[in-house]
Amino acid sequence: MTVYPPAVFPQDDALPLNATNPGNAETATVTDVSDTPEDGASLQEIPKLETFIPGECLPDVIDVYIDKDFLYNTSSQYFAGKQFTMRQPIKLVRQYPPRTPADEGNVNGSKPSVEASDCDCPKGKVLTAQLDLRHTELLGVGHHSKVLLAPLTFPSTPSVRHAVAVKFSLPYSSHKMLLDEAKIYNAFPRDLQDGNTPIVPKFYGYYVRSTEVFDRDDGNNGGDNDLEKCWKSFQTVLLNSITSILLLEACGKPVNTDCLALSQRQDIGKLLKRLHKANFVQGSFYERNILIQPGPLTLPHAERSYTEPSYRIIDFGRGLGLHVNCSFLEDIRHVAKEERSDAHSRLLIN
Ligand SMILES: Nc1ncnc2c1ncn2[C@@H]1O[C@H](COP(=O)(O)OP(=O)(O)OP(=O)(O)O)[C@@H](O)[C@H]1O
Repeated sequence: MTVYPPAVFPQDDALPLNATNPGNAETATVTDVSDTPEDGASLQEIPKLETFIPGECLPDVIDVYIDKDFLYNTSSQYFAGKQFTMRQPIKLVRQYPPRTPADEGNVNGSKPSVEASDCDCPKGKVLTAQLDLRHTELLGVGHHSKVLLAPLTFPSTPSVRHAVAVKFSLPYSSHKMLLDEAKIYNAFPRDLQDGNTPIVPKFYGYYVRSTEVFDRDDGNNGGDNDLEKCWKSFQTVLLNSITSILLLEACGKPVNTDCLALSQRQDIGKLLKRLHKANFVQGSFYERNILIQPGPLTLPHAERSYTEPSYRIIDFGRGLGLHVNCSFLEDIRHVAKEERSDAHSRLLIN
């Protein structure tokens, strides 16, 4: 039987939540960031999360830890040598997959990607995980978003920590594309994310900040000191940068198709065909949206290599999915055919 990372959960936070009301977020205990568990492991030592996790076992709430350097490293010059940290984590609530049937009704008819499963996680409990954005590695930057590798700690005993890809909208860019992408990921059936030859990264949820949390005072009154006042307003900028996040499996780096053999390009073509067969269209099928990592995924990490790589198609912000944002099969098929023909000329396959 599959073993999911959140093996045991705390029993003390059994409150139902919904996407627009985080319930206990307002009364959350103030946590000094320096109190969060640290075992000194570097990000490279933390295993990447590769397990498929059914929707009902994903965290309901994520406490996000950031510090002054999160947005721009230049900020550290101004606050250099000062211990300015966010005194409370930013609480995000899961919107996709929906947590309750009521939430499900609010999500434009898109179906959750998973159904009731055989996992052991307790039903009716609020599962809170921690995402540490103070220790990250940049995976990539797109036109609308930034993607970081960061440790996600699941609430188990002992706690289980894995690295995941965290995608969030760049400041001042539209957040709608991230939401649209979340709806597509939410509708992907398990076999597109899992198995020996998955097509897309595994989806670990889309989390949003509620108005209450957004407006919440962090308990730091700013003081009289100019630097503290400045820090206080900078915190607002930091808070504004984390209004929603998409958590995904980290799946390698973008391919350079010039370096791929014909058979490898054909393998990518086959993935696209399978995606289309499942009635999804990627919508911007460029090299930067095809990831490669050592494979095959059936082998332990140490035995994987680029001789038999694994590919994934990413970035569904412009994607289409039947019954997600497109009601007609013929429309999907038509766009898919065009995408395949474009892709084939780009990948030089036929
Ligand atoms: N799951 C992932 N694993 C590893 N790296 C990723 C992952 N998702 C995204 N990236 C990296 O981040 C980059 C930007 O991601 P993505 O293409 O999703 O952003 P975007 O802003 O939607 O892109 P676009 O410019 O096409 O609108 C990718 O090219 C890739 O390098």
